[in-house]
Amino acid sequence: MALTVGLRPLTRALLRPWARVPGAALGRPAAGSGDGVRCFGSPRVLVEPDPAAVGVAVMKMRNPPVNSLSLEFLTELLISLEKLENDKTFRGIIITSDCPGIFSAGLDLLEMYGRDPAHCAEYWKAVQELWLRVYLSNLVVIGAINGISPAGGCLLSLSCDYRVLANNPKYAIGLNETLLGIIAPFWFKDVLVNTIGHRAAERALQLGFLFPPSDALQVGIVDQVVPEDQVQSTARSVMAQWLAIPDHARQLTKNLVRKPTADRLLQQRDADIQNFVRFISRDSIQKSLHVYLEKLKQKKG
Ligand SMILES: CCCCC/C=C\C/C=C\C=C\CC(=O)SCCNC(=O)CCNC(=O)[C@H](O)C(C)(C)COP(=O)(O)OP(=O)(O)OC[C@H]1O[C@@H](n2cnc3c(N)ncnc32)[C@H](O)[C@@H]1OP(=O)(O)O
Repeated sequence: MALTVGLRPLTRALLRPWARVPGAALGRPAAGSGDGVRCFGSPRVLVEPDPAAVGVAVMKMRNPPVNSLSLEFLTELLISLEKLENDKTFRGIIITSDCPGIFSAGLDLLEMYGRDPAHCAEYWKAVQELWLRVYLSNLVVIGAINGISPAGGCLLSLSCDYRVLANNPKYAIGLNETLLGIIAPFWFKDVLVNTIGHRAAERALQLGFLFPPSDALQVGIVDQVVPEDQVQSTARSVMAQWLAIPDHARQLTKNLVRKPTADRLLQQRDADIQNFVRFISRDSIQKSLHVYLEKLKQKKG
């Protein structure tokens, strides 16, 4: 799936392949490189083959200050994921953050506030694409959640196969859209229902719950809560457990379980984009976003 088609020239320029040792396919030392495998990525996404786990890549999100999912950041994530999917030396990805204390602040509100319908449509298509790419990935995708993870950040986490959360009370996770005066799209809702069940999801969505780690574990929005300095090692050991399963059987099973949910969006992607553009363009919604952005600024004092 050629994802670079239709990218804005700036974005395409941002994503010039990083200098790599010729012939260094991801995950394999290049001839004569001597120092092992090479990383690749782009300004906001660093992908490093895990030196301790063959076939595993660590994808570090580094869009400071809060890994907000801007269009450029989404594009870089998509292209990095596509590279990994296409490189058969990789069987698993650990997604984590390089922004201290924050996994991802979710969708970038400035991509939706004060923007024209055409931009909102382009942005939403990229949001849909990231979800589909992660949710349906043939790779094992493990979230090493080392920071707070509201809304879109929670969706990214929920789209992984397994979630390890650092036991820091500040690192809450949840679909908090109602607190902003907006609504989680149906496919965000579907993934939450699939993960924590209908009643728990209904309550969490309406109240915009951000679950601290202990509650997140209890409700099932994450699979494991560990001390902060054990998140990456735990993700790695869980990855080894998942990679012990033959890829083809695991991939077919993942598709069996997840395709009905993904199909609900795939069958109506354009309608979903139009719904989003209509909804986000409402004066009342733009006002809500303005109020929320102002609160974020006032918070800084
Ligand atoms: C009927 C049909 C319906 C169809 C569907 C319709 C609609 C769906 C629409 C949207 C769905 C949205 C899902 C989302 O993801 S919305 C985003 C939700 N995110 C949040 O609520 C998090 C907001 N941020 C925070 O709470 C804090 O920033 C955080 C706890 C993450 C970090 O706090 P900290 O104190 O460290 O940092 P801050 O000073 O608050 O922030 C630094 C800097 O970053 C800006 N910023 C923070 N979050 C965002 C964001 N999500 N987008 C853009 N910018 C963000 C913040 O304003 C500061 O900026 P500046 O003042 O330094 O310029």
